[in-house]
Amino acid sequence: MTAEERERSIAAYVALGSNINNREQYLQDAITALNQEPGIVVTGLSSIYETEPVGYVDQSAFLNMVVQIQTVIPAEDLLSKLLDIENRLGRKRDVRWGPRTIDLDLLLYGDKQLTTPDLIIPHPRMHERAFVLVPLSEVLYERQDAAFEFISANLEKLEGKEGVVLWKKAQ
Ligand SMILES: Nc1ncnc2c1ncn2[C@@H]1O[C@H](COP(=O)(O)OP(=O)(O)OP(=O)(O)O)[C@@H](O)[C@H]1O
Ligand SMILES: Nc1nc2c(c(=O)[nH]1)N=C(CO)CN2
Repeated sequence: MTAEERERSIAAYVALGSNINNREQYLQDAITALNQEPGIVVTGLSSIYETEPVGYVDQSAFLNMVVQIQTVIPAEDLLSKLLDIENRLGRKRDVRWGPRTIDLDLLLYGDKQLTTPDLIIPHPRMHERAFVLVPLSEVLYERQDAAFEFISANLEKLEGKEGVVLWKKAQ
């Protein structure tokens, strides 16, 4: 990315999830693929968390994390790149919320709000998913801005709620 592009780039946050072997390798490959896209630089990584499956529970545990990027790619095109990377890494779509080699969700794109048939920003289910909010708050923490306040408030609401995942940091 050129200095001029960096100057006008937007901070975006992408959630990664994998629950088919080798989960850590899929996360790594997705991060590498993101960083190799022209117009995207990876600028921050959360820890990797091992999480119990939420929603469709009859599947193996996930590894989840959140990546911060700077990008000059418009949001709709960025989503296409994410879907393209999922496909390249062998993602099959059969069971909704079912097992996946890699899932890439666009959480936030600057302060943009958008609702189209293919893309909703902020991601409509992020505020109810501890497996997203915990790693997101980790990468947002340094900024201590409005987004961080919002995420922390939602996280507090989730605490102690029945059925919410048990957390442990993956080894
Ligand atoms: N912010 C977003 N990030 C990613 N996909 C989105 C977003 N908003 C809408 N979508 C749409 O959701 C579609 C389905 O995505 P996907 O198959 O990854 O869903 P899922 O991960 O199984 O479930 P969930 O959407 O609850 O995370 C995508 O093809 C995309 O068009
Ligand atoms: N723990 C966990 N559970 C899930 C996940 C995920 O990434 N982590 N993704 C889902 C579909 O978006 C459904 N359930």
